[in-house]
Amino acid sequence: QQKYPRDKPWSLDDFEIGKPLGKGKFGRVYLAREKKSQYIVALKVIFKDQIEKYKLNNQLGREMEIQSKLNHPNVLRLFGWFHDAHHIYLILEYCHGGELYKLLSKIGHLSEHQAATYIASLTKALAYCHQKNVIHRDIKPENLLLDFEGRLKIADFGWSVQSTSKRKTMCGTLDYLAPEMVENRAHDYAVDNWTLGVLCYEFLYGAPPFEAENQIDTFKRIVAVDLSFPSTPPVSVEAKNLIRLLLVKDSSKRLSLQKILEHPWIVQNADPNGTCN
Ligand SMILES: COCCOc1ccc2cc1OCC(=O)N(C)CCCNCc1c[nH]c3ncnc(c13)N2
Repeated sequence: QQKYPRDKPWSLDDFEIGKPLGKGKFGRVYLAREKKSQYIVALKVIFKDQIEKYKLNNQLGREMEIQSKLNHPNVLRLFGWFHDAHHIYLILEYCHGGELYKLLSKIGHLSEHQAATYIASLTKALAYCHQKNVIHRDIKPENLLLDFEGRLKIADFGWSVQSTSKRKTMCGTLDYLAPEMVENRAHDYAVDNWTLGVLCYEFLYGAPPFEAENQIDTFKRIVAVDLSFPSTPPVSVEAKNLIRLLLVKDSSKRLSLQKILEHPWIVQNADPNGTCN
């Protein structure tokens, strides 16, 4: 029985590779099994030339440093990594439930119980990350995974930063970005609070609040906080109230993570153990 953490570096020979789980911007994720322990993991294979081409070496290195130190039930665990001539391999916790975004597109929109449970899980994960000086900045449905019990896990910290000061680099798709990011102004932790509002809206209505034909119109809707609630599907007043308290242009006025967990809609609808089965 090998001791943990391991002294010998990992290599591809330690794993049997299974079915592909999906394709990301810089690599693919596969189901894999560690041969000695028979432990099932997800193995993300990243192409070195892709990383070098976009000059993301230190970005990826920073992200792996960050993610390997995070240990929270709603943050995907990074167990280790290794590389060969052309690839970097990340050894990750496996989520049998796959991407939340696929569930969302399959069923259209989530119930208030599911939405509140996932928003509460995300809030707890972000509170944990923020206390570790990590801003995620790129939370979107395809980076949210579900494990075997339906528990939410945040996966890709591709754009996360270890931050104590205000950040100014652009990243992510526009739909989920706060006004201060799309206006390329200084931003801080509160960008993740804005994104929680966007996700809460998308979980309940099946589409993000500022969706538009093109990026320019999305940009305009975000900076104007052009928010409206369709009449269907029916959504509770409390849920709309929470969304309104998060989609606030002035980042200092957005509801804090602690206050989100105390909001009546979360208290009345979220499943305490985060599985909502
Ligand atoms: C720099 O990279 C940092 C780590 O990023 C990831 C780690 C694990 C991931 C996904 C990650 O980034 C996003 C990404 O690659 N896709 C959107 C494509 C694949 C979608 N996953 C599908 C999936 C299904 N069951 C899973 N169990 C564990 N991890 C998974 C998946 N994916």
